[in-house]
Amino acid sequence: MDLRLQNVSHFYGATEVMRDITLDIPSGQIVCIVGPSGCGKSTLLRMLGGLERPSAGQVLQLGAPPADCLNPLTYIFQDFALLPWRSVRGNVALALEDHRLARSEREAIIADVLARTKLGDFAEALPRQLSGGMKQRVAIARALAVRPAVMLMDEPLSALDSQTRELLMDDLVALWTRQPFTAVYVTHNLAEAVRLGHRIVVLSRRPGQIREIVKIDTSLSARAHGDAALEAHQRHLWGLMRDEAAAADAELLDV
Ligand SMILES: Nc1ncnc2c1ncn2[C@@H]1O[C@H](COP(=O)(O)OP(=O)(O)OP(=O)(O)O)[C@@H](O)[C@H]1O
Repeated sequence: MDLRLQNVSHFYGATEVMRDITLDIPSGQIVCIVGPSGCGKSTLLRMLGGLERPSAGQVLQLGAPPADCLNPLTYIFQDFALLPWRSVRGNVALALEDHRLARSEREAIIADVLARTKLGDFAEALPRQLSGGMKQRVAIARALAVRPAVMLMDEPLSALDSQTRELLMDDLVALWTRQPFTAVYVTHNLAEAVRLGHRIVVLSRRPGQIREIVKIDTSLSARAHGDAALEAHQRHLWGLMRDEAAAADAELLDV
């Protein structure tokens, strides 16, 4: 299943936050969205997830989700959103509770996603016993459990320290390489975007418009930290964003 935004514009009251965005999210790719603060990245994600309706234009789901998909669109948030009184297994199981599954099938899904996120040995741990990186891996496991057509990821690594971020990027690359998934990945961090994005959509400051879509053909598994070609992409992205980010920053200070 692909997603498409077609000529989407959006207002909050009199404030125009997004203007005429047309964008395809092809199945099996990670599409990163970058842009200055307040340009509408999270709003765009909410529209793709059906949580918000655009003032104009359409959000389309093209094709059917995979046959075994339990929930076509699922979110991963910056703050993990785990239930503190439930174990790792319990948090993952939560995503499956609304679905009619045989106990054995449910257990097989939980075992599979815990193994894929390297959490098999921590199934009975509580969130407070886990590091930030492990908590986010639980959130990723919970998202994968419903076999989504598209994962909507809103700055999933930005609450983590830089070393943990590096490790989780490696984990996401390994997950995708083993079994490609489709994701829209909002981030402020251009290093994350060039490491994880098959395409990187650069938005202008508010009202957010598409300035450029940067395509990176190098396979995810061949991209390494400090790679010269990736750094060149990153410099290009920063060149596109620098003035807009400065202007957006000044605008916030004026409020
Ligand atoms: N529910 C809402 N009601 C009114 N204004 C809103 C609402 N949600 C967001 N906004 C405003 O819309 C604009 C876009 O917000 P959004 O959170 O989508 O931007 P963003 O690019 O994700 O920002 P950031 O990078 O700071 O997270 C901002 O100016 C924000 O203040």
